[in-house]
Amino acid sequence: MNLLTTKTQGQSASYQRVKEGLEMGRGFLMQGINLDERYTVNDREKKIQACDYYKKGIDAFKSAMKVNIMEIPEERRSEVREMKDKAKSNMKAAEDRFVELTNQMLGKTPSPTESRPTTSTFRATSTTAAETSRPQRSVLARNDMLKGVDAKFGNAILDEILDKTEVMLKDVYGCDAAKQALEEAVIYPALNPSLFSGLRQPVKGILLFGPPGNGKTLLAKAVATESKQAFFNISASSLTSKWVGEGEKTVKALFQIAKNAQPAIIFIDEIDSILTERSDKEAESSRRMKTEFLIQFDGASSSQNDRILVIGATNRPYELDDAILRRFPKRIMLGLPDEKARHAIIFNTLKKHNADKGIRDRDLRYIASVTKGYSNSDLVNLCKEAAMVPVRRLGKDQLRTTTQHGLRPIEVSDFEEALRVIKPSTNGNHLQKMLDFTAQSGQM
Ligand SMILES: Nc1ncnc2c1ncn2[C@@H]1O[C@H](COP(=O)(O)OP(=O)(O)OP(=O)(O)O)[C@@H](O)[C@H]1O
Repeated sequence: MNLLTTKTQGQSASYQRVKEGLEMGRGFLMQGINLDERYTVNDREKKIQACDYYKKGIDAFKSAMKVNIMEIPEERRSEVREMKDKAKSNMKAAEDRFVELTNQMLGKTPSPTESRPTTSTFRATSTTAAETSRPQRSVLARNDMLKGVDAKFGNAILDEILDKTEVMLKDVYGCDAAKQALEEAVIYPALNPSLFSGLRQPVKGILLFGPPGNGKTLLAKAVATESKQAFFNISASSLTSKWVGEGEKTVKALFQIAKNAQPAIIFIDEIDSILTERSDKEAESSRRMKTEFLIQFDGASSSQNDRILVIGATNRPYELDDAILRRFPKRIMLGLPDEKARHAIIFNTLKKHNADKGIRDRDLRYIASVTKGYSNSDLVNLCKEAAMVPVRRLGKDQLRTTTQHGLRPIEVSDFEEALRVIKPSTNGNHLQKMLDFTAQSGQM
């Protein structure tokens, strides 16, 4: 055997050692998270076991990381660098969780329900030159987005989840706190990345919650349009139903595609349906998917080079467990519109459709005053219903011959009729629960 062959064999063995070590670390981390997320709060035994897994994971990562890159075959070096990079984020997540659980057991930290950003979220980092100069990409070739992704899941994601959006922030009425948080997390950093490092590192997880139909989806879309970021729009319930048994691979593919397409926003609607309780009764596959989600999320949020923002939306924030709340340090309620906002949405909806001729400002103020409890989408529906009244009055014969211009304008009496049909969709108890959650863990 000559020297060259010995060196090559040695390098291949080192490559295997790193690969297996990192996989082992990831395996332990998954087992740790699995226990941790299912039994977090009161089961001390399980906490100890979870810590044990985290510790084993950290050790395995560390030992794999020790292998010098020069000991790896040259053609594998960039792959190994990437694996190590990812593992660093996973290791950080394991260390954070290990310390947090240990402190909890020693009684050193407040209850886990009190949300604290993970240290990794706030880790001081400086912006790399590559990041600063990364161009804003709005269109990326499909093949580039699919790099390193299982084609079966990757194609499905690109077909169904990648959303082209044209909604602008000005189309979203009210929601000022949420707009500001999203501007700070996405739009400003894109304008001047160097200002948004260290303590000003943008958050990587934002939770939007509130009664249905108040702009959670609309706002996320608007932010993606204005920041020219790729927008992946997925409903968590489709992850659990549509891709039964394959949710885990889909989640993995989704994050890899977002990474390839970054800067990117992953919008997960109904996030409660994958990330609430993790009971024993749940199918194993669904549990694996959740664990994969947590791992991918941690990987994406602690890497300083990745610009992926996850926006979660839910109507039931109070059902989310601590694990998920920790990952969304900003939690903003999009509540029901107040009188001023109701006035604005009715006015703008009518104006947008050139249907405001018969409605005076006095009428608008009246309608806004009698629609307390209506959501924004209820108000849009109210306008649609009111617009139907003049048509209903026509009778069949006139209906055939009347043109758009021949139709009488919508009047306030049409709204009065519509109000008898369109009622507020938000239930009072539900709203109160959300307000209680906001007082404890969120912001308006
Ligand atoms: N703040 C808003 N400004 C303008 N239009 C709004 C606003 N909120 C809701 N709408 C209207 O209601 C529709 C539904 O809103 P959207 O899908 O954003 O609600 P959501 O909060 O995501 O609801 P869900 O919880 O049901 O997913 C929008 O397409 C839009 O017509």
